[in-house]
Amino acid sequence: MPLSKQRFARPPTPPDTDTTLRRSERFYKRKDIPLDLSDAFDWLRDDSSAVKIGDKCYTFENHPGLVYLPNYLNEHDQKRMIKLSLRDIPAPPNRNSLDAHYKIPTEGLWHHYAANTKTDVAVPRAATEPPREMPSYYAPSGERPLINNQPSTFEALKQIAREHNPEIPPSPTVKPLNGERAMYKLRWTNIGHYYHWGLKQYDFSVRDPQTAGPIAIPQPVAQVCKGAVEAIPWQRTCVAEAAEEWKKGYKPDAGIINYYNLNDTLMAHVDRSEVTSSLPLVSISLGHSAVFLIGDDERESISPPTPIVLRSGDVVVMSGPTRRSYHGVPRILERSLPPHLQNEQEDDEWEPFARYLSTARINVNVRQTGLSDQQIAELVSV
Ligand SMILES: O=C(O)CCC(=O)C(=O)O
Ligand SMILES: [Fe+2]
Repeated sequence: MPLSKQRFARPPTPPDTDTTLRRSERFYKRKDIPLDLSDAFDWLRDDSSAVKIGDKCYTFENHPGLVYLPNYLNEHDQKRMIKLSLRDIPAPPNRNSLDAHYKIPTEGLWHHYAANTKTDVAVPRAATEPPREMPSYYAPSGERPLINNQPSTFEALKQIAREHNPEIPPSPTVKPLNGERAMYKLRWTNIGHYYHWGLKQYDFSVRDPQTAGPIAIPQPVAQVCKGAVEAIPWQRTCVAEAAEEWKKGYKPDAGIINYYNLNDTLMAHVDRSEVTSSLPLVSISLGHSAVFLIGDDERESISPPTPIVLRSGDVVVMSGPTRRSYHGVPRILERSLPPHLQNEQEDDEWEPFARYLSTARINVNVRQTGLSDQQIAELVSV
């Protein structure tokens, strides 16, 4: 999972060497000069810096296992996925970024956002819960190390599943939020197996309260990801041999929905918490466009990273060696919301979604932990 988004990072970013990746991140973040996208890969403008392996399907020579499917989701499916991401999925058993600090009404937040409720609906937990100590696995305040978290192992996950691993204590300073403020403060919703941000590991002690079993990925999300993996002409990629195995056993079981406001960025990181280091990660872009930046497996690498313009409906698949590549989102593109996601009359439910999207991008980021059904059963029963 990524490091925290920049707006959450209260302490300053530690001094970093001036790597090609950092330089490129800074370039796309700059708001004091007009944005220059001439070096970014944009399939609508020029496809010469990528390898076209199918209709709307590209690979990149420097990133073995990276597959880009522009405009994979049609307008109807984008809207369906947006409704799921905002209205349906941010509710139990899926945890979200506000849950640790706020009590959220059982009907969720969307309903209040859509109805423009002016009363406070997310109330600070600290007001009603006894104070708790900060668990040692959270970095002391004032420090934000550049974490190179270790790849996960089954044994480590077993140990975590046996323990009760408290979340960060509720903040004593947060203020109550109405529906609108709460939705704009929402940074992520967890889907599938629970990812513990303090431990930077999946925590199987957190189960679906209804089934007491593992938390499942919402079915429509799993289906879209499966469809994308099956749509790729893997035999034309340089990971063709390994892909034969992935295709057979592809079963996404974990992930995160990221919500970005126009000024948000996501710092370059590697998603290392999955036991597997090569199974496909499927990433769906919705709403405003963004610059996605991908390098290789070293933060200090001297080779220049590849910037790609991602639009609503685009899918990026990271697999094979690229699964361990640094990547991030240094820029959301202003004024890039496509007309079909703006307010329209045919769908009378759409108005609040258009309102939300007018300043937002959503990313549905879906992984496979690489654990067998038997291993998962063992983890949820310890
Ligand atoms: O927003 C994106 O396109 C990428 C998100 C990401 O890298 C992550 O969630 O790990
Ligand atoms: Fe990531």
